[in-house]
Amino acid sequence: MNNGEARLLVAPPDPVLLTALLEAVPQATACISPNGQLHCANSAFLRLLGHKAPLNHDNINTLLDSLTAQRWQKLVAQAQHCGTLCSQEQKHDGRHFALALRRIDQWHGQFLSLSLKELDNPIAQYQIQQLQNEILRSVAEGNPLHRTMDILCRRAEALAPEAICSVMLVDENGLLQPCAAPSLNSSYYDHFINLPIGPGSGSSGTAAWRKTTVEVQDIASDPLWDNYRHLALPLGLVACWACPVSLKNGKVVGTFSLYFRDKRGPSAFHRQMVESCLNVSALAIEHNRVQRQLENLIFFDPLTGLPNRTLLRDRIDQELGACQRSHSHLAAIHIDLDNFKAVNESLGQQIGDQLLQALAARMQHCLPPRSTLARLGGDEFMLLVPDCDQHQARALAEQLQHCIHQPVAIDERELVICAGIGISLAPEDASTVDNLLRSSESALLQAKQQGLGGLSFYRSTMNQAAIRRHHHLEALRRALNGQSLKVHYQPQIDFGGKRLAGLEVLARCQDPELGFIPPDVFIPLAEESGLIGQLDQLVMEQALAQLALWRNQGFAIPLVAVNLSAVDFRQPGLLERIKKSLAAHRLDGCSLTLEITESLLIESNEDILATMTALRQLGIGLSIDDFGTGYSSLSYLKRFPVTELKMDRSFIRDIDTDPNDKNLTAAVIQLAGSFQLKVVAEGVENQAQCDIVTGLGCDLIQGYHFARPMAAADLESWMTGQGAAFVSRH
Ligand SMILES: Nc1nc2c(ncn2[C@@H]2O[C@@H]3COP(=O)(O)O[C@H]4[C@@H](O)[C@H](n5cnc6c(=O)[nH]c(N)nc65)O[C@@H]4COP(=O)(O)O[C@H]3[C@H]2O)c(=O)[nH]1
Repeated sequence: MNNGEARLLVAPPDPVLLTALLEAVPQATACISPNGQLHCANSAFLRLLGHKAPLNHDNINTLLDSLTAQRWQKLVAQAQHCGTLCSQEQKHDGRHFALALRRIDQWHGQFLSLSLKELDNPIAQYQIQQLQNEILRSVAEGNPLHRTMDILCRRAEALAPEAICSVMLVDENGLLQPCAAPSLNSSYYDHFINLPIGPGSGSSGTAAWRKTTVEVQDIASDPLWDNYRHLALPLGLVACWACPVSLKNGKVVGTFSLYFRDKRGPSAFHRQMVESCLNVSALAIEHNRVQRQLENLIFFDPLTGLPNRTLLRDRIDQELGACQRSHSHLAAIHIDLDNFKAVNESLGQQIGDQLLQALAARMQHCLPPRSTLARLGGDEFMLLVPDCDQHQARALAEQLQHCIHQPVAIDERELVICAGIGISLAPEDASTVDNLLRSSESALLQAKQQGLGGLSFYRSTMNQAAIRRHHHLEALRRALNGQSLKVHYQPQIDFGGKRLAGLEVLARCQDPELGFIPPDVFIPLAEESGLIGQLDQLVMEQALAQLALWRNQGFAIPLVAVNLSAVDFRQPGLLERIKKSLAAHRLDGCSLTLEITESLLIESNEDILATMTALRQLGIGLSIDDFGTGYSSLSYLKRFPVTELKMDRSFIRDIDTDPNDKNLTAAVIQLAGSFQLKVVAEGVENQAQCDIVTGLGCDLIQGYHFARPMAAADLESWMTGQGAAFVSRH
């Protein structure tokens, strides 16, 4: 800032210039110092206070004679603080003034602007202000919109007893929705429900449509009332003045109307009052809309429009209390679509979403009164039915299963799906929200075990295994969503070459509540519950990232061998996912072996063959895990491009004592040789077993004899310590 500019800002304004500027303002306005001394004023200001000559340097207390110095200081302090301030003041001659004080930030705050307006009817002004305050209070207290608007109409009618007030809302589709009209007959008002706004829709509909005030002084003759005068006239409604309620962006969201019992238009007072009513109505309607949007977000599922888990919990809580008081039963019917995941994966999520929407809409037609159908997430729903015993709950569940099972037509396709249902009843099975949800889920798990379309009740005597299984499933979900799913690595040693051949990657689940859960427990559970894909992907991601890191640190680790469930192998998109994961860590296909089970190859499925061939083309190894335990037909070895067999550890365990196991292992090693497959002996725990398998020509060994599965940090210590002889570094 240069000196000239600085002077301009700090120099007090020239009163002559400023007075000339103030003359352009129609309202009585003055420029005044914080201690009340007048700097300059326009002629409207002088006229209002009955002065002819300029009033420079007079004090405001002299002009507005009843204004004490103390009150003036208070007004100034508030205006300084808030920027503006409005109040009502009175002169000794009895005249009332609306006073508006505005802070001027220039000139170091030496001045404030002061506007005055004489009030015709200060009592009415005061009452209008009271009305506004009451509506604002009602909004702040969170009253429903119709209640707030009811208060508004009643207060406005008290101020103008000759008028009958009404508020209509305009919905998103441009339809009128009556909101409040405490003095109008409801049978009259109901005729306007869902009436499209437009010309000929009475005063309100026309005002909303034209976005401007519509004044009908004689309903009997005005064409706007052609369709409705037969309703209005018998009630003595003769004239109607309707004003649109608009938001700041110009959108009309309602109307505020005054009806009169004689032919007339609004008075100046009516106009003043309605202006205030429109402002507070707009505020209340906007507030209500935002509130509803928020509630929708918090309590409803956006896809189906059904209540979500949060709202359901609230309803369960209420209904549990009610069922306790009335000694009745509350049924929680937990619904889970069978094989919905397959629809999503084979036809795409969009079709899956449409199917969920269609089924949600369909189920809503089967609901008993007072019940709540909620979407819990994914393909899970819950129907909560008060006053429902076991027999009624079963009948209802079967009806739901039937309705879900009917074909759904989507995009010229007919989809048929069924649902498993678990039912629990309060108070016998549960007395709290959590327990009711938990028990119905346990029942659902049981139903799922029955196969497609199963139905089961929860019983507190439900066997312990099912409950444990349920807890394990919860733990598995926690692990997949949190950080507690870890991987361990077990070295595979090339005994002949005295080097590390690879690392088998094994998932570990250490749950904060249940402690360590063995893979033999959580892997089958993950397969049954459809979580295995997510689990295998997580494990593979962690393993590839770790392999890339170790290689960067100079450890020569040829590959990681990751277990891939047969369920996962059949999912579309597997190849792409693996390619993406490898690319993300800049690894080639030879860095990865997939361990699969024999069961997959017995299916003789062309898709599986195609996927395996494509995986091999990327250089990815395919190893048959637990070899020898499953199927006697080995013809698949010719058909499928596998690269390795892993002798199951049950053969190795007794190999030094049981000649059958030794012979079988020898035969497998020979067979593998004829197919040019590698063989890994798994579960080698001691020197004797190691000697025998290597003596039979199997060079790849995995087992506690060399190393147990270890966390990444422990494996690093192993690679630089005990296992250093097998791991070269560069
Ligand atoms: N007694 C004995 N056991 C040994 C010895 N050496 C290795 N083992 C154990 O043998 C199992 C080898 O894994 P698997 O046959 O693929 O069998 C695995 C695999 O089928 C499955 N699994 C583990 N992690 C995953 C995973 O990330 N995805 C999938 N789909 N399955 C997994 O769980 C099974 C069990 O895994 P773990 O309990 O970790 O058990 C591992 C390992 O700890 C030994 O010398 N003696």
